This record gives sequence, C-alpha cells and structure tokens, in this order.
Amino acid sequence: MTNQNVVVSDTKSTINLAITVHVSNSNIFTTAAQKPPAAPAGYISISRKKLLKNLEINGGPRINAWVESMRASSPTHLKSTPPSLTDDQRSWILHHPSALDMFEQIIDASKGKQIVMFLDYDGTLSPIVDDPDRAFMSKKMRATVRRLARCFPTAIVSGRCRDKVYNFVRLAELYYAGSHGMDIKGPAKGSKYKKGNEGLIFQPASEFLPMIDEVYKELVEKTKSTAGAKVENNKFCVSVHFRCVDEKKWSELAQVVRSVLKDYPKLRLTQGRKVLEIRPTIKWDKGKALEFLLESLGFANCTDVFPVYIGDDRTDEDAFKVLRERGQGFGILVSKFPKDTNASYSLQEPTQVMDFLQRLVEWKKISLQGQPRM
Ligand SMILES: O=P(O)(O)OC[C@H]1O[C@H](O[C@H]2O[C@H](CO)[C@@H](O)[C@H](O)[C@H]2O)[C@H](O)[C@@H](O)[C@@H]1O
Repeated sequence: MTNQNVVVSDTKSTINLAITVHVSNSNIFTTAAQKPPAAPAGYISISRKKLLKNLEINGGPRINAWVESMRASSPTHLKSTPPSLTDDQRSWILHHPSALDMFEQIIDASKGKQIVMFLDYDGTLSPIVDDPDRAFMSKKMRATVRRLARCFPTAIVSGRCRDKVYNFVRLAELYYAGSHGMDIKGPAKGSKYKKGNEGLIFQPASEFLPMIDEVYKELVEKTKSTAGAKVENNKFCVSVHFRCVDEKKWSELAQVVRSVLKDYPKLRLTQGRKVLEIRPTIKWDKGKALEFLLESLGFANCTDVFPVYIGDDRTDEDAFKVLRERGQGFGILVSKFPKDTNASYSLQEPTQVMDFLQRLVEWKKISLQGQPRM
C-alpha cells in the first residue's frame, strides 16, 4: 500500500481538493477475472475495506480518515475532465461497458429466465439534488417504472425510509425495501407474479426503533449549529447529510457524529453520497434484501431467474456483490466516473437508466408478440 496525493472533486464542488489518501492494490473483486483495471489517471482507487476499517467506531478511529472518506463519498473526478479518454478510463469502460451498448448481449444472457428488477432510488431514478426532500422523479420516469413493473417483478431498494420513498415513487404495484432493506413490503396491489405477497412485511431491525429515534433526536440537537447539515430520520437508520456543509466544517461534523455514536455500540456507520448513514449492526443490507425478495417471489433456488440491480451508491455494492457471488443476473452502476465496483455494467445518469428500462419494456412487448395466444 502506498500514500498518494490525489486531486479529487465532487460534481458540485467549485474547487478541486488536494488530499492524501491511502491507495491499495487490493480490491473487493473476488476473482482475477473480475479484477477491475487500475484507477485511471486522476481518479483515486481507495480500498473501501481499509477506509471503513479506519472509520470503525470502537477501533481507534482517525478523524482524518473520516474526512478523507467523506470527500471520497461522491463521484471523484478531475474538475476539468480530459477531452479524450485516457487508456485507463477506456479500460474501466471495457470492464464496465454501458448497459445500453450491451443491450442485445444482456437480453441474450437472460433468455429463458425470469428477469427481476431491483432499482435504487436516489441517483438512479431521481437526479441527485441538494435538498433530500425535493428529490423528485420525473413523470416520464414514473410511467416507465410503471410499465416495467407490468413486464417484470420490480422492487425499489432504498436507504430512505419506506414511506418516504413510496411517496416519491407512488406506484402501489411494486415491492419496496426501505431503510437499506430493513423495511420490506410487498405490493399493495395484487402482484401478478406471486399471489399472497400483498401483506408481506419484513422488518429485521424493529428492536432498534427506540434507539434510532433517540440517536436521531440527539444528532438533530448536536448538529444544529453546523450550517447546512441535515439529519434525516429513515426509521431504521439515520442519515446525516453534509452536501450543503462548508467543507471546512466536515471534520467537525464527523467528530460530532462520532461522539454521539460512542454511546451506541450497536449502531454502525456507513457512507453514501455526501451522507453519513447510521444503522444497526445487524447483518442486513441491500444484498440481503435482494435475496429475501427473490425468495419471497419464489425464486430462492431457481436457476432460471435473472435479477438486475441498478444503483449508484456504495450501499448498492452489497447487492452487486450478491449477484456476482450467485452468478445470476448482474449489477449496473450508475456513474459518470470510474469507481471500484462489483457491478458488471454502467449507465451514466438517471436519464440513461430510463432509456435502459424503456428498452427492456419494448423488448418484452416484442417478445410477447411472437408467442402464441393462449
Ligand atoms: O439508497 P438510495 O435510494 O440511493 O438512498 C440513499 C440516500 O439518498 C438520499 O440522499 C442522497 O440523495 C439526496 C437527494 O438527491 C442528496 O441530497 C444526498 O446528498 C444524497 O446522499 C436520502 O436523502 C438518504 O436518506 C438516503 O440514505
């Protein structure tokens, strides 16, 4: 492992940041065949394991590691993107090609199998915005997801609490997994794929509710002097947003969160896009939620299922990893920039996600036309 000075910036930052990060050659890929290329010039490849280890609440953390990780928690890229792709960028795209460009191959791989769709919300179905309460999805996106759900079993898997994400999506025919999968509910409307899932509710972290509520209130109180900080109660987890916090205050904010969490050893910290996520230590994440939903849909031990998970965040990596390990279906990372990922394909932004979903719907319609009427 080596230390390197790298220049990173967030899409919304106006200045580039010079920071020192620990760069590791190890990565989260499980086989040599899945190994991603080295990080392209100008991009940092941070060993997530290493960073998270440094962030352990009980393990002698370094506050600088927190801030480094906070800086790395959103797409990292050079402010001025080079006009032409570097070899390494090209190599990343070769390893994670556009799901739109690879559409035919994807369809070929799914032949004879039941496609099941898993969609993250923020940054996947809706663009990232400063105010989490205004992360609306477009009408066109909603209509596309509605059509998609008529063709394939479809679930929304989000870090937000289930009610909140439902209020954004407003489609009763979908499965919803809120609070990073810790709050799962079957479709309110009858599912055409699996009867009997209408009343399905699964909440593996319900005993944590009072604790989460307490931590939420404490965090609201202790962060109120930090301009721009926003604490969001996501029922089984809490989000502390720092997107609108002056970067000079990030370290202070991280200290505050850490000091609160010291009294709660049963809670852990993860990161999303400019957000610190506080959640129960139980072994449950978006990957487990994906497996639970597949099982609920009756695909537990099926070889003829083809799950597709689309997400933009570090927390989505748990689901990408599950798919890789099962050797079924694949993950699609929504990102404009090369990132360390277990996803197989990429899409650049929510509008491309919509195009991909529309193509799936069109393909399904055409393939049904070819089938004899019953
Ligand atoms: O799993 P997701 O559906 O992607 O939810 C992850 C977090 O998304 C939201 O925060 C992110 O989107 C906000 C709106 O665009 C943005 O302001 C914020 O910086 C992002 O981190 C949501 O507010 C969080 O509660 C979710 O955990």
